[in-house]
Amino acid sequence: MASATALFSTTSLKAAGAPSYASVEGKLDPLLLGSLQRMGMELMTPVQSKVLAMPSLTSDCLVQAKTGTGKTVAFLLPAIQKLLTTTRRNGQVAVLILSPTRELALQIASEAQRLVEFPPGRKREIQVHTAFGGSARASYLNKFRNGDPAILVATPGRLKDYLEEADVRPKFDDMQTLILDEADRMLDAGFLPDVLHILRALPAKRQSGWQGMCFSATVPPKVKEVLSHVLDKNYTSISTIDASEPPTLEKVPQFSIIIPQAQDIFNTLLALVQFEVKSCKEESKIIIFGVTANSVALFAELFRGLIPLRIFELHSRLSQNVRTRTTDEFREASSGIMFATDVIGRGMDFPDVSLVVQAGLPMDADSYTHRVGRTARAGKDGRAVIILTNAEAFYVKVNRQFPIKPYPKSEDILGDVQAVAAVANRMQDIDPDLKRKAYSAYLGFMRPFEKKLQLDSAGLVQMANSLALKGMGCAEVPPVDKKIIGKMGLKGVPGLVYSKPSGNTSDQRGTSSRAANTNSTKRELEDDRDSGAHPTRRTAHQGPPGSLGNWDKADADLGRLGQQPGRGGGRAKTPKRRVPN
Ligand SMILES: Nc1ncnc2c1ncn2[C@@H]1O[C@H](COP(=O)(O)OP(=O)(O)OP(=O)(O)O)[C@@H](O)[C@H]1O
Repeated sequence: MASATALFSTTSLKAAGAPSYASVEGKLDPLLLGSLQRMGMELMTPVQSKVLAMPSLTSDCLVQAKTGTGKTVAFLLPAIQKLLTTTRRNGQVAVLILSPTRELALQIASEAQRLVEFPPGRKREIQVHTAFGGSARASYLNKFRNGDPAILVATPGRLKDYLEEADVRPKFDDMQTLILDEADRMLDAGFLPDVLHILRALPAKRQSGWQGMCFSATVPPKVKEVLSHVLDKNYTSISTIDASEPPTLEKVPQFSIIIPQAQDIFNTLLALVQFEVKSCKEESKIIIFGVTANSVALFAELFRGLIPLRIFELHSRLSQNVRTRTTDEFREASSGIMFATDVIGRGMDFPDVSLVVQAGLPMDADSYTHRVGRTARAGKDGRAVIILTNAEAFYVKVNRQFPIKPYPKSEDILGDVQAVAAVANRMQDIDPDLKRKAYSAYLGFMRPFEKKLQLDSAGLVQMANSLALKGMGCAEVPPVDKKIIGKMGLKGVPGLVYSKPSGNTSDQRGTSSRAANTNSTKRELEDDRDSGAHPTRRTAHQGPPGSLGNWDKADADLGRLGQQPGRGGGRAKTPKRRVPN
């Protein structure tokens, strides 16, 4: 979401020759121009000026522009302009915006709300509604049913669910615009089935002629094969990115730190953050991406005792209320460290993030681009660091399109003995159950990477065991549920410790409460597919059902698999997953 004042410096846009919004007076309703002015948006960013220069504001379009360059306003303006200049029946959805995550849906809705906040009495009110998983379904649906939701911002899982209601479908009969934000994500194998399901429930494009708009910072060639579901064949293609440029923002210096072993991640992260905070002239606002929800929770807990900065934590294992509150608080904070999974990897606009750290492999090259894009937004500066183990260092070599250089102070960071001692000390205070979960999730997460890491299963277990014993300071190898080990395809691999079948482990306590909530958990997982969390569907990202797809899913599925007697046991096929490229 944009902050109350414009974040692009007028001088930098002016210096770049950006046209002013005043220059499109005839094209945009004066009410919209008034809103832009109140939002402090005097000049257009390149993507905004290109979209407003389309042959028609109602043209179907595919738009690619770098992260943090104002795509949200670029797609909202044509959609709201149409709303202001056409008549619509009360209670109908005119603009539908689909977003891969709940947090992003809320952010888009908030930006839309600011654009339609017209002076009182000027025009019929334009209501902005949201529909996303984890929110109180009944009350949101009631509000939607009885309201006049001209703009609806939704995640696919919850919208699909709404559309099952017979009285909800007709509310889309007059739909004018369908927007896919993060379009490549919305049309990838993970989301496409839901998007197609939704499209079948909506009025057919050919008959009703709604406008389709697809926006993203990354548009892999594969996406173009499925665009016809949403766009006319003569759609307008817009890109503000030169094919020869790196896909990340040119102003973000990008570095890598290669650590000898997985267990070195904790002290390296601590030493890096301490060094960066010390050398930063302004306040430090940092996002650190971890590979699984439980590893993110462990990082956050570790840092809570070690760094005099406010610690934030965001992943799909937290309730939606906590997620929303954390998002808002981090947005408002002038400093702090956010530990997160890919739940906030795309689209999220936290002002003034000075540093993005990726602790471990991103899912693919596009994920790297989007994560780095959480910094240096709206013309600001920022830095990015990726920390990989020796075995994972291939990622930098095969992704030469990114200007990643070795971190200049790598040696100091790796040799920081005080950080080693501080981590070892702090780890002793951390709940062993949290470490056990992080260990188990790590195994599941890394399992599909065995080949790339040139490891066999015993080597993988050994690596995870060292992480637990030497990195997390566990007294012994943490036990893992037999079924989960089976599902990971690690049955019989030496080095694993099986948890006892009976007894009162927290896994079993968790299992019974999860079992009681199977449906809501499933819904939660489905709506978190930005992070690959989908319990049942085979996708290019996620591998076969029961395999451990990616970051958050590793945790989510490990929890889920524990509650399904009869599904585990046998040696699973080696999970397939898209290897980071
Ligand atoms: N014309 C403008 N003038 C000033 N600030 C702007 C302008 N347009 C957008 N912004 C601000 O720039 C920031 C980034 O915009 P936005 O979140 O839309 O970027 P994005 O391109 O969608 O990024 P991502 O690819 O990460 O989703 C926001 O805070 C937004 O309010």
